[in-house]
Amino acid sequence: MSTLKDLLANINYNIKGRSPADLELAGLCLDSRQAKQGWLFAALPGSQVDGHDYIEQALANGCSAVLCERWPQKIAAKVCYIKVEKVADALGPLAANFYEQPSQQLALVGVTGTNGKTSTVSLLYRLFKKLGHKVGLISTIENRIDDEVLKSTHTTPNAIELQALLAQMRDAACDYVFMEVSSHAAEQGRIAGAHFTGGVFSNISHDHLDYHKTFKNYIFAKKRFFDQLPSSAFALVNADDKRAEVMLQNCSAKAYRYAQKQLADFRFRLLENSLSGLQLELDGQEFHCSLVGDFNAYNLLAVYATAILLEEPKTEVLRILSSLKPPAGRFEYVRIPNNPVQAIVDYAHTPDALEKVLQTLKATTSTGRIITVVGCGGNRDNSKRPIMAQKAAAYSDLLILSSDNPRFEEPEAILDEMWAGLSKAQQAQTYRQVNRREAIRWACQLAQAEDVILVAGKGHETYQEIKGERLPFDDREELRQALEEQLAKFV
Ligand SMILES: CC(=O)N[C@H]1[C@@H](OP(=O)(O)OP(=O)(O)OC[C@H]2O[C@@H](n3ccc(=O)[nH]c3=O)[C@H](O)[C@@H]2O)O[C@H](CO)[C@@H](O)[C@@H]1O[C@H](C)C(=O)N[C@@H](C)C(=O)N[C@H](CCC(=O)O)C(=O)O
Ligand SMILES: Nc1ncnc2c1ncn2[C@@H]1O[C@H](COP(=O)(O)OP(=O)(O)OP(=O)(O)O)[C@@H](O)[C@H]1O
Ligand SMILES: N[C@H](CCC[C@H](N)C(=O)O)C(=O)O
Ligand SMILES: [Mg+2]
Repeated sequence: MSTLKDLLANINYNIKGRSPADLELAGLCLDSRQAKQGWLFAALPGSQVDGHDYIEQALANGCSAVLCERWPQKIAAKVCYIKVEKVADALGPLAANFYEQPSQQLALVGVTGTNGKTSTVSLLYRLFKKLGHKVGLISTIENRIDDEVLKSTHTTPNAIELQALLAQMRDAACDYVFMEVSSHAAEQGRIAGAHFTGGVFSNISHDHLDYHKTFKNYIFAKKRFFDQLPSSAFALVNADDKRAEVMLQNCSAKAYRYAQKQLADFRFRLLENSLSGLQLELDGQEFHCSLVGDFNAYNLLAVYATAILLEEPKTEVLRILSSLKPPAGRFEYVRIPNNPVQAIVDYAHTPDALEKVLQTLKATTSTGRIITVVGCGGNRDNSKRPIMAQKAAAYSDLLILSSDNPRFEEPEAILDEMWAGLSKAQQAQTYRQVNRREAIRWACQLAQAEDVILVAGKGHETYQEIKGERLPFDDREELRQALEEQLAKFV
């Protein structure tokens, strides 16, 4: 087994306390409450508190090493203190060493972008499974070690959990791992130390300004992922997004572009976009699948291009791709027998996603009305709230503003901020109902036979987070029940 000194091989550090040369770690943690005998505690300065304030607690729980950015006042002789410039940058490489470089032993592909990450990695996972590989998946909805499903708490796990998960995937003989790289993860060094075979950029639009403060910072957080790709990797970017070239500016990986609107290495042409699916010319081949919306054509093209760059056979890739379904809560239809109303649950929680989904509905719904139920999450970017309401009003015939996950905010106050994005005329035609169950019920009561209901923002989520509590709540279940209650209308 490696000593702590071995694990620090590629890291710049200073030492106090006991020597790392004869110290073998039993585990790693960044939460003092999870610390155990013989573990290393990484003291991360966070957004709420500073991990340095919890060093004593970690030691009381038996830790024998501490990774920190400044020396604690008390140095215990039996503990090894390692001081580095930034714990967030050192922790990933240390964790990768601890787990014996799992990402060097499989092909890891990361997908970043404001929207489309889960869709893309889920499609890649299913495609590569059907191509006969053992595959790992790291995503917002779930993590998978081939067929084994594990709960996901974040879109991208922290550096320790990520390396531990990759090690499990390596041990299960996975050849490929497809993972989402959130901007928070890139910024917080959660992916430091991971060796990528490829990186994909889907798009960037308004989100997370509560955390990144400016759009420029948000762009640079995503760019950090491309800056750290090795020269052996590929970097595949959506050239129709005007920030694609920024991603490539300091990237040493081999660049490839995909696009609809301009010349690129991989292209699609939209032949037909209807509520029953997409008809495309994909890389010169006629192609059909049941995924809806031109945004999904971009996701499919990114998946196809990734598979080709990983040297999978083109005909087989297209054949399998055309049979794939979207992941849970992404343009998911909810239908019940004898109720002709079309209802769709979608995870659109950004202005761009909401606009794209509604544009698709507008383009594919000829006779009926579009009825939208949408809210915005609490304790998240509040500058997107008026814009999301504006987009929803612009494309909907009937709009009901409701709660998403209010978290610790007042639901009515969130609605006020959304409301402010509407013109007086739009306000006069918009309903407000903070109770999401009631809002969905209203939508179903209002719907006539040809109408389409969109319930946006929560997608696959099976809870609603209110004042720190996660209460069971599933848009799809709520819709089913409310559509059921309305059956009498159609007999
Ligand atoms: C804003 C953000 O990303 N926060 C993440 C961050 O927390 P933080 O900086 O606030 O941590 P903190 O509470 O200040 O604590 C600092 C350090 O002290 C430690 N601590 C704290 C208390 C204690 O008793 N003992 C102790 O050791 C903590 O473990 C932590 O290491 O580091 C924590 C540990 O890794 C994460 O759990 C936490 O995610 C929070 C829960 C979160 O909600 N994050 C979301 C916004 C997020 O990351 N989302 C992206 C997806 C976004 C998207 O693409 O849509 C994701 O990748 O999931
Ligand atoms: N390529 C795309 N461009 C724009 N919007 C998209 C795209 N793909 C999906 N969407 C929209 O964004 C929503 C979220 O999609 P998805 O879950 O794939 O994104 P994500 O990037 O994983 O989101 P998160 O940051 O929450 O993890 C979808 O429900 C759909 O409305
Ligand atoms: N990854 C996103 C998900 C948002 C989903 C939406 N339902 C909300 O709760 O705001 C976030 O944490 O900001
Ligand atoms: Mg996701």
